[in-house]
Amino acid sequence: MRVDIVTIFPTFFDVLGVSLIGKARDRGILDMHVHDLRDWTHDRHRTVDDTPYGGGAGMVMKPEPWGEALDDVLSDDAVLLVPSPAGELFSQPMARELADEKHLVFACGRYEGIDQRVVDHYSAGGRVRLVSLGDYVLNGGEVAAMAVIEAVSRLIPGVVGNPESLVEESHELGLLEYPSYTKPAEWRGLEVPPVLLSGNHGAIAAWRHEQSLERTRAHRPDLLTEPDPAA
Ligand SMILES: Nc1cc(-c2ccc3ccn(Cc4ccc(CN5CCCCC5)cc4)c3c2)n[nH]1
Repeated sequence: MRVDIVTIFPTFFDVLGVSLIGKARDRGILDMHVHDLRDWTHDRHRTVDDTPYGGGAGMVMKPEPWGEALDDVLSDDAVLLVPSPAGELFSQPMARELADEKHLVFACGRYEGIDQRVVDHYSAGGRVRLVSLGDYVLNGGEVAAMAVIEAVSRLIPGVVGNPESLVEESHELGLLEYPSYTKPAEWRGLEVPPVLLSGNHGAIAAWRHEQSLERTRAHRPDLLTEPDPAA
């Protein structure tokens, strides 16, 4: 998979060279490129923003630099991902969909966002998805892009050491994950649940499923309600 990121803070993504993603990159599983949006400006101040039509606080990112940058970076195979508070909520199913793509391009906005005509222009020609991390406002798209890149790339064969660990994850089965333990068997007076030391794999699986249900009921009851077919 190829991943391109366009941002006014390209050094923000230096960390990607460190983690698992860095290893996948070195092994040629992931081909990642970061671009500075200002490379597509032509004025002395490398301007990327201006005041909003209709008034309002802050600045909006100009369409011209984005158009020139995305024309250079997009390919026919690409999905253009635009982090936005107004986007569809990112989820594990969406991560699985994106992991099958050949080319992801992230347009990371700043200020109060990107001129809407950029999304409109590219929506006409290809696949564009606005993606939200959740119902809170970040200062820009970079953190969201980083989260999406990590969630997607770890699903690509060869990126994560043990592919089995991808199966029993939170949200992979629609429930929150069960609690995990390792040595020592007793720590600060706290013991490991005896069933986990029993060697009875059936009982362990049943206990883990019950723990997942309990946690989901407590922290994410929304995951347990069936979607209303009439909705
Ligand atoms: N899940 C999630 C993703 C983001 C995200 C993603 C991308 C960008 C680019 C810029 N920002 C900052 C920002 C966006 C919006 C506002 C409010 N809005 C402005 C226009 C008029 C109406 C009100 C304020 C600041 C971003 C924020 N935040 N949270």
